[in-house]
Amino acid sequence: MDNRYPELHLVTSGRQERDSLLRIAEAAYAGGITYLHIREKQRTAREIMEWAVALAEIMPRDRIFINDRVDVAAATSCGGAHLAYHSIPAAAARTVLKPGQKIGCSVHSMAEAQAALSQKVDYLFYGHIFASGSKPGVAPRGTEELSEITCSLDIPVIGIGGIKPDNVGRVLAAGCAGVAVLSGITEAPDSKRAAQAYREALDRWREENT
Ligand SMILES: Cc1ncc(COP(=O)(O)OP(=O)(O)O)c(N)n1
Ligand SMILES: Cc1nc(C(=O)O)sc1CCOP(=O)(O)O
Ligand SMILES: [Mg+2]
Repeated sequence: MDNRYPELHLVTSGRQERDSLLRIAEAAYAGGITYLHIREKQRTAREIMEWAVALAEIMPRDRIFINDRVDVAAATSCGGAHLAYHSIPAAAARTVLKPGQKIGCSVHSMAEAQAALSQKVDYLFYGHIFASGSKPGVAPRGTEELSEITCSLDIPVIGIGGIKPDNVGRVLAAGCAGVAVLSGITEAPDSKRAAQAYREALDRWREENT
């Protein structure tokens, strides 16, 4: 698969066992995802490494990102590490990662985005944009501040949280380089069709708006 744009990131939810997730990932990759993030907060470094090695049989290694565990990202020579709120600072992560590996960071405000940019991360996730079952009881942030971030900061921003095929256009219109999805693909009855629906919506918006 070529490096498709707008980007479609699939993020694991911690709710699947390994073999189930491998089946989802293989189908979603066939359906058009560009990157897969292993976000398995409850698993050990060894387990996350095993997941990454198994996933690298399914999709190119450089399309796999590891959430939080910078050590595992370095050890597997995957695409890079995605830093969460509680992760080590990006500057420290850079000392561990190999040349060419990327660093992403989750942000939830302009201030957090500016701070991440000053640490020279490669891309941002901004969220949660729409109501999400993965963030119960927390009000969604919408697209207003997101637009301000994409207009004022020179860094790719990926929208996350409550993203569905029918709202990806609002996320791209706010200046995002793509979207990140958990439940919309991992909990769909057919992961390939679900990924295809996102891919088609992203490609259609781009065709109609560029
Ligand atoms: C204000 C705020 N702080 C932290 C979080 C969650 O942090 P994040 O780094 O995005 O980690 P996960 O989403 O992977 O749990 C948040 N959403 N908002
Ligand atoms: C892991 C995560 N981080 C978010 C953030 O705003 O930082 S929203 C989110 C979960 C998004 O799940 P779904 O695609 O199922 O709505
Ligand atoms: Mg997050």
